[in-house]
Amino acid sequence: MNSLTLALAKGRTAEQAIKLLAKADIYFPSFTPKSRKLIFYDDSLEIKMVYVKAVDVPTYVETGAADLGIVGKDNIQESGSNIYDLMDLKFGSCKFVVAGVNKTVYTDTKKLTVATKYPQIAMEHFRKQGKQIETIKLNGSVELAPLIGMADVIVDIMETGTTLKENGLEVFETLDHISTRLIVNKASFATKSTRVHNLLSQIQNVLG
Ligand SMILES: Nc1ncnc2c1ncn2[C@@H]1O[C@H](COP(=O)(O)OP(=O)(O)OP(=O)(O)O)[C@@H](O)[C@H]1O
Ligand SMILES: O=P(O)(O)OC[C@H]1O[C@H](OP(=O)(O)OP(=O)(O)O)[C@H](O)[C@@H]1O
Repeated sequence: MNSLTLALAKGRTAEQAIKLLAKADIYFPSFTPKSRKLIFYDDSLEIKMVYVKAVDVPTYVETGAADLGIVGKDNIQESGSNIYDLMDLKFGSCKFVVAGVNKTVYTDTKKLTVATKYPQIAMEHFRKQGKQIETIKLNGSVELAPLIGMADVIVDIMETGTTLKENGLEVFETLDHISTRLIVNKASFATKSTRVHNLLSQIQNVLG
C-alpha cells in the first residue's frame, strides 16, 4: 500500500486539525469527531488516518505504526519519544504552569508534592532548579489536588486561566508554551521522503 499513515489526536484539537488539513486540500469525507470508527481515508486514498487518544500519538509515530502524527507538544515532551517534531500548527495554544493556593508552601517546602498529568515534565523542570519533588500522577481535575491537601502544587496546562481562577489557585511559575505539532517517524522521514515533504509543504503553504 502506498499511503501515509497519520495518527490524529482525539479531543479538543481534533476539529482544528481536520480543518487545517481541509485547507491544505486533504479531506476525510467520512470523518466526524464523535464517530466510533478508528480509521479514515482521505478522498484520494493517499492518507490513512488513525484516530487515537492524544497521549498515545507519540507512541504510534515512534514505533512506525504511523508515519506522522498531529498532537500537542505537552504529550510529545512527556512521552520523551524519539521522533522529529517538524511543524508548529499554530493551534491548541496554551502553557505549562506551576500553580497552587499557598505561595509560601511553594517557596519554603523542602520536598514538594506535585500533582500532575505530566510527571516527567514536572520532574525535569524541578530537577533543573535543583529542587527535590515527589509526583502524584493524575489523569484530570488536577486543580483539585492542592485544595484537598493531596499535593502542595500542580504542574498543568493553562489556557484562559478560568479553571485556576474558579478554584482559587494562582500561578507561581510559567514554563514552556505549548501548541499542536506535526511529528514524523524518523525512518519514514528517510524512506518516504518525497511523500512526507509534499504533505509538509501542502500544510506549510496554508499556515503562511
Ligand atoms: N485548556 C486547553 N486549551 C488549549 N489547548 C489545550 C487545553 N487543554 C489541553 N489542550 C491541548 O489539547 C490537547 C488535547 O486535550 P484534551 O483535553 O482533549 O486531551 P486529553 O487530556 O488527552 O483528553 P482526555 O481528557 O480525553 O484524556 C492537549 O494535549 C493539549 O495539547
Ligand atoms: O486555563 P483553562 O482555559 O481553564 O484550561 C485549563 C484546563 O484545561 C485542561 O483540562 P481539561 O479541560 O482537559 O480537563 P481535565 O481536568 O479533565 O484534564 C487543563 O488540564 C486545565 O484543567
